[in-house]
Amino acid sequence: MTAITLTRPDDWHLHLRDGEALAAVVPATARQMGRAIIMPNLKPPVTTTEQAQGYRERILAARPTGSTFEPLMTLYLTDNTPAEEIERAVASGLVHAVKLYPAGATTNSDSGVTDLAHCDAAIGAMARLGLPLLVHGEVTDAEIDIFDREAVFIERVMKPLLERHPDLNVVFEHITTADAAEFVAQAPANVGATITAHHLLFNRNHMLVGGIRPHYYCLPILKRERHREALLAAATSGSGKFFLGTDSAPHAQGDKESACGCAGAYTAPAAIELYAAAFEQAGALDRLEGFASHFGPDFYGLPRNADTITLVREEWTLPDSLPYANGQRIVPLKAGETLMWKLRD
Ligand SMILES: NC(=O)N[C@@H](CC(=O)O)C(=O)O
Ligand SMILES: [Zn+2]
Ligand SMILES: [Zn+2]
Repeated sequence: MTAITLTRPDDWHLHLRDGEALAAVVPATARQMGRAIIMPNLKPPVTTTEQAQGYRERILAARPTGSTFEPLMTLYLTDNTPAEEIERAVASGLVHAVKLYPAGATTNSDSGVTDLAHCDAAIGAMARLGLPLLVHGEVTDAEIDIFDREAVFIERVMKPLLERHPDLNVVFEHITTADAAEFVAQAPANVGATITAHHLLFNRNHMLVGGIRPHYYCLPILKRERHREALLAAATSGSGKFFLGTDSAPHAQGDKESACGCAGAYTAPAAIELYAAAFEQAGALDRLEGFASHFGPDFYGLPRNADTITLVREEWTLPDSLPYANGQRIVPLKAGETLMWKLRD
């Protein structure tokens, strides 16, 4: 095969930041994706519909001329989110989901939820109004090993949440374990999951063997090979529960290559090409379109994109770094390495 044409994909989990960083990263996603679910973990977080509207305007202003890329906004759930805020969000038509960060779980999650019991009214409103809850599924207890935090979250948080709110639409974000893939596969139709390209392509050896590679450090952290294989099987299974969410999470080069490096992999510049590499590895390129372009909008109740993109079999090398905010550089995942599929401009 030398070319593949697909319905234009969407990214159901994306970090765009704000200010100069926003301007630096929006074009990379806008050239590939029709829409993206925009994560609300700014400093301070996007907790109200009014803030989401303002952020959306800034994203639209950062698009390249002529781009029709559409940001789908989210709110950051806190212990104090009132049910009325959920009603405002749905009424706005611009907010498509609410994001649950357990407090302290990941980058900019200090205002996250300390106990879901505090959020019962807001979550009840979401279940009633059909607004999905997007979940960063890791416990934060100091005694739980970082490699076990997702599996423990399923038992301690995810199962009780769905028992209490069985009709809630839930996306288990950026799943990284066989446990999560199996949980989602067996859950009812209102539970889906996003999977990143890097968790389909890499295991923890890529990050840790022969030297520590900070650009592979993200949360949830890369796991063992058997988990990567389970994620690849889920993504290529043809099940509508699993769909594309890059979790592209830009951080300046100096904040990654540091004694205490930030979590997040910047994959937006080659997102669809990285997914194509993973699907090709599994002999499942024919399943890429469902995962990348159909199942996400179907889950969110939105129309599939009307236009297409074409990937061509052509070697190209990712740049070593790209311009970022305040004169800094940003290093994309697989910087300086060769990819076999290329998005045709
Ligand atoms: N994935 C990451 O490692 N980092 C994300 C936060 C997140 O998605 O958990 C970020 O905002 O940098
Ligand atoms: Zn997350
Ligand atoms: Zn994320």
